[in-house]
Amino acid sequence: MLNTVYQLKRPRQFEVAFKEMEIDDRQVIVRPTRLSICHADQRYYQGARAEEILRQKLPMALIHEGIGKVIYDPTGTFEIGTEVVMIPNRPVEKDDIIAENYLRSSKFCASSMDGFLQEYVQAVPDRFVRLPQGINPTVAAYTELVSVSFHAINRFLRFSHERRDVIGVWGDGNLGYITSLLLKKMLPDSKIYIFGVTENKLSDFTFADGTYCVNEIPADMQIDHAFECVGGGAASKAINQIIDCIHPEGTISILGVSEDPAPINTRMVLEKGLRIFGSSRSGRSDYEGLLQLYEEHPEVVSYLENIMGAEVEVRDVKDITRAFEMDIHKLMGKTVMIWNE
Ligand SMILES: NC(=O)C1=CN([C@@H]2O[C@H](COP(=O)(O)OP(=O)(O)OC[C@H]3O[C@@H](n4cnc5c(N)ncnc54)[C@H](OP(=O)(O)O)[C@@H]3O)[C@@H](O)[C@H]2O)C=CC1
Ligand SMILES: O=C(CO)[C@H](O)[C@H](O)COP(=O)(O)O
Ligand SMILES: [Zn+2]
Repeated sequence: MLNTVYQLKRPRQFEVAFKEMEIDDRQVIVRPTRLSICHADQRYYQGARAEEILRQKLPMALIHEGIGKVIYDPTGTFEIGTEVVMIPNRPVEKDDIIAENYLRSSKFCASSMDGFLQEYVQAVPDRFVRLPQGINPTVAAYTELVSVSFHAINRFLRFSHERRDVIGVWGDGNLGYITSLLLKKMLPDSKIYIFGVTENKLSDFTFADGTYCVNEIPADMQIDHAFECVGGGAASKAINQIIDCIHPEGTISILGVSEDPAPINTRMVLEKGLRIFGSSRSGRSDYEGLLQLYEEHPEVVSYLENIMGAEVEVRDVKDITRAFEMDIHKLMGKTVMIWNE
């Protein structure tokens, strides 16, 4: 069967490729319906990655956040028409210690293989998770991003000491919003403070116990632990500010992606005995845990509706380009492409 794949050929230029998709009795085929744009996609689209990386990876279909409908399942796992979230991580081995998203052998859609911008997505059944009935499909489209926060928070619970009275989240963008919202839900007794740069964005964090502009942090601010959700060139400033505000023996969870090494105040990391850990991507168990949280706390999905941005009907390369350009110029929120519906 012939599949239409919408690949980024070079920065700001998509092209259509037709690829043979071999149908077998092991793999499910899903028709993607809503696709959400991630910062990582924008780095490829805008050519913000190193030239050598772009040369290695392109042409490649972008998008690793999305949902779709099952159209073929020889394994009998799903009924035809079932709405599923697609898992972009593609492990090829299992390990008792190392999670699927950290195995160096795993592939990842829209990073080391084609992403979801295709007419059909094919994978073994455990790369799809059934969505709860009636869930807002646009919010469901960015489940992958939310699963990254869920994953990082669960690791934080393993790595951090138990005094979690005040947790700071640096970053007033989408990942900061999602991480602080899940922290509030998963650790209801902790105070969650958000540290950002734009008053307008900070005012959206209505569930938080406090919001602060990073240029006006009170001199006596002290936090037990922190999450960095900034990335890019500002990550270093954010991490160093965290190091200044955090109590000794606190834990810092790094989530932001930076192209260049971020210098940090290691002297103070040592003096305060801090633990710093990074998290990237997520695995099937994170999706399952998160969807269960959605069912138990439907208000989480309602809060996630606050970061719905533009919804763009997409049929061809021109529409895809328009969606990516709109996403660049947004103030906040997730841009979702309505695809193939
Ligand atoms: N680890 C993982 O698996 C994942 C990592 N990411 C990464 O996380 C990062 C954030 O993603 P996302 O939320 O979507 O991006 P956003 O751009 O929406 O969020 C970053 C926010 O941080 C703000 N900011 C800038 N400087 C500072 C500062 N010094 N202190 C606090 N906040 C600051 C930005 O403001 P302004 O826009 O005004 O500069 C922006 O609002 C990206 O690097 C992304 O690639 C995303 C998904 C998964
Ligand atoms: O967004 C992400 C996960 O949701 C990660 O940032 C992304 O996987 C990083 O990939 P790449 O190395 O291709 O930038
Ligand atoms: Zn992403």
